[in-house]
Amino acid sequence: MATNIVWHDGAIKKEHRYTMLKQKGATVWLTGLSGSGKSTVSVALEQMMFKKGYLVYRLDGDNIRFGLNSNLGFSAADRKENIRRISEVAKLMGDIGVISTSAFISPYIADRVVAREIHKKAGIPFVEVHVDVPLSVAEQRDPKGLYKKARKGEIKNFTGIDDPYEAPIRPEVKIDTSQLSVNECAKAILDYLVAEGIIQPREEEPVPLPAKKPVQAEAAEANGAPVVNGST
Ligand SMILES: Nc1ncnc2c1ncn2[C@@H]1O[C@H](COP(=O)(O)OS(=O)(=O)O)[C@@H](OP(=O)(O)O)[C@H]1O
Ligand SMILES: Nc1ncnc2c1ncn2[C@@H]1O[C@H](COP(=O)(O)OP(=O)(O)O)[C@@H](O)[C@H]1O
Repeated sequence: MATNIVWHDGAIKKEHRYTMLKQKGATVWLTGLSGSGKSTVSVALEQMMFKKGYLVYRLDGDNIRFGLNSNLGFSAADRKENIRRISEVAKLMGDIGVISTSAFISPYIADRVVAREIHKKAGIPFVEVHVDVPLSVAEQRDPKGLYKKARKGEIKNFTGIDDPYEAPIRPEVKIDTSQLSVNECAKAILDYLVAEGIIQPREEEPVPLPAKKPVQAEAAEANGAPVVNGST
């Protein structure tokens, strides 16, 4: 625990940055089982919003565990610390004026309550999205072959198999990815953000998207990571 520390205020407030960026910061928090579709929907939402000119940034479980949280595993205590750190990062991004999409299993209600509280204190909107599918669907998809390994006992404490997933009770948005297409899921979140006044509606598409493959390769290279499931 750090002691004898005092907050040092600056002259530039988040309102100044929001005016400069012509948008307010917010966090879209996607929670759900492995294979539920968090990353896929998050990628689609980021693309949808970026094309409309919003400054949006994706935080993703696997990716963050290559860097910032590479010292954390999957015990309850490590997952709690994982979510706390990500919440602080998302809060800082929101303070800058960025809309972040966080795709983490975040299996414990208590940890998500902490994430919400961190945002509330900072005055950053927090939108919890339950990316919902039956375990059987997620397991059948098994995009990384992890369920198969977990069933064979090669991965311990795997969420949904031998570790809990506590579903949100009152999420702001709930999407069933076994019923809706990827784009319908992303659109449902975007519509909620607009309907609640969290973001201002934008029709224009001013920012051309760069070529897909080189950008992903560059990002992976920069983070020392292989590209997994990068099709969008
Ligand atoms: N034991 C265990 N349980 C769950 N998931 C596991 C595990 N071991 C590795 N993985 C891989 O890690 C990804 C989940 O990381 P998260 O940071 O989102 O997890 S958590 O929020 O801290 O619970 C998860 O990614 P997703 O499949 O995208 O959810 C897996 O690729
Ligand atoms: N409507 C949908 N939304 C999201 N993913 C879907 C949908 N329908 C099928 N899928 C597939 O389900 C898998 C979800 O994997 P992923 O996005 O990595 O999940 P998670 O990040 O929750 O582990 C992908 O293979 C994706 O193509």
